[in-house]
Amino acid sequence: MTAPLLTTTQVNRAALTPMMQHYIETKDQYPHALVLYRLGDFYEAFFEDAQLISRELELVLTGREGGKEIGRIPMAGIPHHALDRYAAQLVEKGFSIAICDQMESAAVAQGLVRREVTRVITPGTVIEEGMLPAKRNNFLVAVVNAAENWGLAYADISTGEFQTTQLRSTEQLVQELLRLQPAEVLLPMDSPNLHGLKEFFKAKNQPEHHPTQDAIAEKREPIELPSAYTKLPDSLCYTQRSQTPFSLAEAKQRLLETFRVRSLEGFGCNALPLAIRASGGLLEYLSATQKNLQTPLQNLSTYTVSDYLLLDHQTRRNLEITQTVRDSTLYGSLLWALDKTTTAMGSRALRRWLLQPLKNIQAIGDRADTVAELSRNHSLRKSLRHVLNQIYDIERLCSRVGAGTANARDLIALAQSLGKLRDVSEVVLDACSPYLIGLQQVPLDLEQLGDRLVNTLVEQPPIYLTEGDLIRAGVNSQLDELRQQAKADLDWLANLEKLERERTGISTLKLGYNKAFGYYISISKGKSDQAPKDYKRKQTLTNEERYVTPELEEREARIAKAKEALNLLEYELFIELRTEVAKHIEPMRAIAQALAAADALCSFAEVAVTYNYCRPVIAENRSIQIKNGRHPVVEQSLPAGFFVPNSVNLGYPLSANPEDTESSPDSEHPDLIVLTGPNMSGKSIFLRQVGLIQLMAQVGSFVPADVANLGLCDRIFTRVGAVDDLATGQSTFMVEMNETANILNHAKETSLVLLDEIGRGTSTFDGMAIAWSVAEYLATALKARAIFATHYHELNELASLLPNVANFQVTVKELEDEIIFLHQVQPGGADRSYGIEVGRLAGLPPTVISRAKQLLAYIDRNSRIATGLRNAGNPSPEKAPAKSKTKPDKAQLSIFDRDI
Ligand SMILES: Nc1ncnc2c1ncn2[C@@H]1O[C@H](COP(=O)(O)OP(=O)(O)OP(=O)(O)O)[C@@H](O)[C@H]1O
Repeated sequence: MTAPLLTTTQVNRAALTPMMQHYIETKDQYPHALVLYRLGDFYEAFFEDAQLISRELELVLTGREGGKEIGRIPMAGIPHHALDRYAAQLVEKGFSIAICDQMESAAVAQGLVRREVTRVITPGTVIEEGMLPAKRNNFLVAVVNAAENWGLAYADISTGEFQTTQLRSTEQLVQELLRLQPAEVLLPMDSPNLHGLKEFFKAKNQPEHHPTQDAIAEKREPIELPSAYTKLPDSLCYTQRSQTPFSLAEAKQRLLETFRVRSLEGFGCNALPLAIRASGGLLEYLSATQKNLQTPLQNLSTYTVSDYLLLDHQTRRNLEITQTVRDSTLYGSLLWALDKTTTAMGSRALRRWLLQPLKNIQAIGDRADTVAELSRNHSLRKSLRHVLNQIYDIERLCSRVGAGTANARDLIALAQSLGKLRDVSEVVLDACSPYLIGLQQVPLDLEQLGDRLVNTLVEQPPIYLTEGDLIRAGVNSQLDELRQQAKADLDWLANLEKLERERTGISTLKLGYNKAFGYYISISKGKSDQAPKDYKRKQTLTNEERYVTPELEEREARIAKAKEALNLLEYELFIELRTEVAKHIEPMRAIAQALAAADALCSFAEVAVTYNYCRPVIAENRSIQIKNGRHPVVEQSLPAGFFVPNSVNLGYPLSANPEDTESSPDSEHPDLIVLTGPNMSGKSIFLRQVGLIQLMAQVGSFVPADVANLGLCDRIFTRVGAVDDLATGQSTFMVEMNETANILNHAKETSLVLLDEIGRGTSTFDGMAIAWSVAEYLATALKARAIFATHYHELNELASLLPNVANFQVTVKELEDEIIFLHQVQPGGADRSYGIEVGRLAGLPPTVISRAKQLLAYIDRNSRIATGLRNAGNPSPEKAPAKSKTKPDKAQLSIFDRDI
């Protein structure tokens, strides 16, 4: 049996070597992070961190002598040049890494080499290009809790965005977290056990697949989590922070100091203590992790969730806004269908917009006006997209400049992008829509900055900053002089081979170079006796002799010295330049945001033109009138012309006066549509397309329809299918009921509710009873605009009982032994589901199909419900008796009261 591996908590610290003691002290300061400790050319991890990285990164676990009494301690390391690659993998897995660098050269160090943590890379604080997804934000969130209320602040340090809000319930907080999908969430919590929080969430979240570093250490007592924290989504990555920086006094002070302001009034959060506390706590975390790499954030801004169209997590998922439900891919989502942006900044903006549609008619109008102009004016759109395509990610380049990690290639990319601003302004010169007017002026200082970068840096600089070849000739006289001096020696060197061949008469003589010996003159063994006297033998190989001459040595030393001086000077000039660029971060970010918005709107226009969308008319009413609407994603995935458009007319206008017949409900403008139709006919697609059209309109996009008159919506709710929620251990039916309860408890007249089957997960009668009463409640008590797709055809009866309910069906053509899906939504209720037919198409064995048909015929003849329905008839709007203009009694109606 192998002995258990040593951990930092078990080891007798006093017996450790001084270096290992320092390692453990460092580890104490960063208990949440993996400490990577620079040793020569490697970053090493020891003890439990070594075991963890060896397993996570598939590295060899070795050992190192830890002290006489200690013996070998576990060690695993990564080569220093591969740090970024390995760090990216660890951060992707949710780990934080403290990089402990050597602060002096081992050659000059007296005693132990001085080492310090120079940076803590955490999932929410990455700025390295290779570690960030280009087309989505990387948010760091901090939250604070007081009773039911929460403060939330979020920042993307790779773009500078910094926002805060206050939320009134844990449910609101959860929804906001799920919208942001942060890379890391900070929770203030004073607890002696620093590992409890991660253990808690990771234990909830597939413990066997995500072993934590804590799980490797010996078992610790679990901590008592504040009950509010236990309701947070366990799919996110949480980091526990001390409560002190989240206190109001500290947080406020930090905000005032960071932004150099006297009051927080300008940020809109002066009266929001929880928002201030969350924001201050977030800033403290940045300074603790970023050390001197801190990049300035934009000024804090405060927002309110109710200012936007609310989409809960379920709805974002069901409408497949950023990824599909089936396999969580971008392909097949709304974002996929609409994202034709040409810049990463535009792509990020479009994604943010889709996840946070607007509720302000003016703001929606500004976007739609711009889409209208870009759709109308093809050459404007084409030219703008062409020039945007040549612009790099200014937002992220700015952050790297601010953090001091930008290299010369980054500055060249920035310069090229700034150089394109003039082209952008020329393209939009005659434009008149809001988002384009803003691009007509190029800030002069940015133009000059771009010119300066182009004139200072060489066109294709290397990645590394210390190897020279960064700065153009003519930029700095000292640099030119040094280069001139070095040039004379280099020219001499270039000529040397020729000269020595002439001098010695050895035509095969060569000048060579290797890292260990530097320059040498090589002569083959056979000719080595002809070597002149001043040749000093340096190395003997099997077939050749290598020599140097005193002059070669002297010139070489001079070249090396000049190169060192040149590299240093170039480095200094570069840093000076980068510092200068950093002073312009604010206006560069502002222009980057304007470009991102223009790009996103160009994308909407491009799709609108390609797929013939219309501009929706948005008003403060409850109407949803869509003529020939299409599903934006399904339409794109089918061959042109294959998608069958459908219309809808929902929501009669509300009036303060109930006697007002003008505003009485009628089947032309129902609040609730009961949608029936065979399996596979297109009910779900129709339902989603209505939701997507409403959402797209409130984002400012055009919509896939011939005409769309849409009232502003405050929330869209959806309930679509269901799968067992393994994470929370809830059954399919429980999930379905939870979601339905949420809708019934929150929907209002101005909401849009889309229900795709309710009550399927239980017995037919229970399910039907629930479906009926839910539909009835929606139509009578909530009067929300709703579409209810169902296979319970019995629900068609509701339309004959309630004036604001109408029946629609998706039609099929029935041939002898086959049905043809027409995908047309028409008034009336279906009375068959053709489920057996779909089963046949899916390949159920013929025996099963014919037996099912036999049973269906039997049930149809003998079931009480079926018989009752036949007796009662199956009213459709056309057949239904004229509806009473008075509103129905609010008391619950029951299908069981009817004669069935
Ligand atoms: N309007 C349409 N035009 C063309 N094809 C359509 C249309 N609507 C739906 N379809 C096609 O029909 C398929 C089935 O549609 P959908 O999933 O909406 O059916 P459904 O009625 O909800 O079925 P079920 O009751 O079995 O859930 C879709 O995948 C799509 O390919």
